[in-house]
Amino acid sequence: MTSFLIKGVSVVGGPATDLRLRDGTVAEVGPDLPTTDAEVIDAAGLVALPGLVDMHTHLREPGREDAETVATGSRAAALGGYTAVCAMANTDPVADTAGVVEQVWRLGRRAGLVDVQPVGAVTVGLRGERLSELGAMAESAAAVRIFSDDGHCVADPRLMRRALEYVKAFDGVIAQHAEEPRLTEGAQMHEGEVSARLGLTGWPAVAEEAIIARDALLAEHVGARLHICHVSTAGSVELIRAAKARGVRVSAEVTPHHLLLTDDRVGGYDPVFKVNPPLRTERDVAALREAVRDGVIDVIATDHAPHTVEDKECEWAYARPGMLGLQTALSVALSVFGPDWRLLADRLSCQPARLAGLTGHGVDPAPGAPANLTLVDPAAQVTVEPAELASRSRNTPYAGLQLPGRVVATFLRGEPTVLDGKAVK
Ligand SMILES: NC(=O)N[C@@H](CC(=O)O)C(=O)O
Repeated sequence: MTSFLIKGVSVVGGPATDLRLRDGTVAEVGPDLPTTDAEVIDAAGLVALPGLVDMHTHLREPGREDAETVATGSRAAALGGYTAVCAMANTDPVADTAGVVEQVWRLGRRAGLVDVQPVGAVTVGLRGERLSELGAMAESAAAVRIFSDDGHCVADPRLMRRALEYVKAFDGVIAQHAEEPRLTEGAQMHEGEVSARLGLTGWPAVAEEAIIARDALLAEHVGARLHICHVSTAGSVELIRAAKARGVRVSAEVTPHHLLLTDDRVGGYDPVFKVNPPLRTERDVAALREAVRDGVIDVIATDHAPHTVEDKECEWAYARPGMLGLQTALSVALSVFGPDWRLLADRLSCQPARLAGLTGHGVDPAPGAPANLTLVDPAAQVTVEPAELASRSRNTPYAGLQLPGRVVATFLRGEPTVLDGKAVK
């Protein structure tokens, strides 16, 4: 195992120092460490962050390897500064058995670029009719702790209650895709002025908020852990704020695109802007940003949702919802929040690692800590070129946009997965 000496790096925005990585851990931190036999990385001007952790990634394998595989998604993640990702269950077959979650977990180990932590489906086939084998997935080699029907809402309140009760026994989490399906039938975009003008069926904010309100009450009643996926409205923020103030065990994530983009993008009918939940208004974006700053929203999660050209570049109504996110999340967050490295490390790494129970991730580089970290050049400006992304799909909403920050290197247990901005395998 090679040892690395990272010279002159700012650890989470602190003063320049050296980091020595050896045997999978951060062996030493301090100025002017001797070179000895280490490989030296000149990191002057770079910032070291704990390796990013994505609570919400669609890797599409098994079933839609034409859109993404565990290997291609892992490479995109490492290039984006990630050392761990939670792989959503809406694969084909659905990750609703111990067998499928173990398969995804093994594929992640084989790719070896990030830790792939499978999310298990709450209900069989994501059909919302009966609970899947939650206990068997928790007991499996994949040790599943987060369960979600993401892409679908667990709409039946009795099933949701049962799921919360079941996972409470092993401190599991139900991650809800909050969308009351009866209120979003045929929906194409956010319900508001823009949808009225374009004549597209709207996805009202209340469809998200009604489920969050209900599930916060259920989680409170049961005393179980609830996580809200991709929060997108100002009203949702207030419901989560109120639930947290009452002591409900609720956490929440927001995507980079909901922190940056608004529903007026739909005006050109480019399906790259079609996503679930839909892009909302300036007012929602402002509330979401504020909620990230004040901690009501714990996590920035990508909802990386790769789709093939056939599934995405078609008429708006037929295009699949979803956007790529892994390789642009840190830059979007940096453009929104500025170089507040403590905030970025917390929302992109420490909190998601804690909520997902990924020990070894989300820890600042310090002596004895596992060497899961990323080095960022905050001065770099990068123009997003879809063809240059590592994902097998191309559906980034940021094509041609110049964004701040570039991931220079990523280390997983002391081994580089990215060096000089390039994946090592
Ligand atoms: N977020 C998205 O727009 N798409 C997700 C699932 C979903 O939430 O619809 C996908 O898997 O493509």
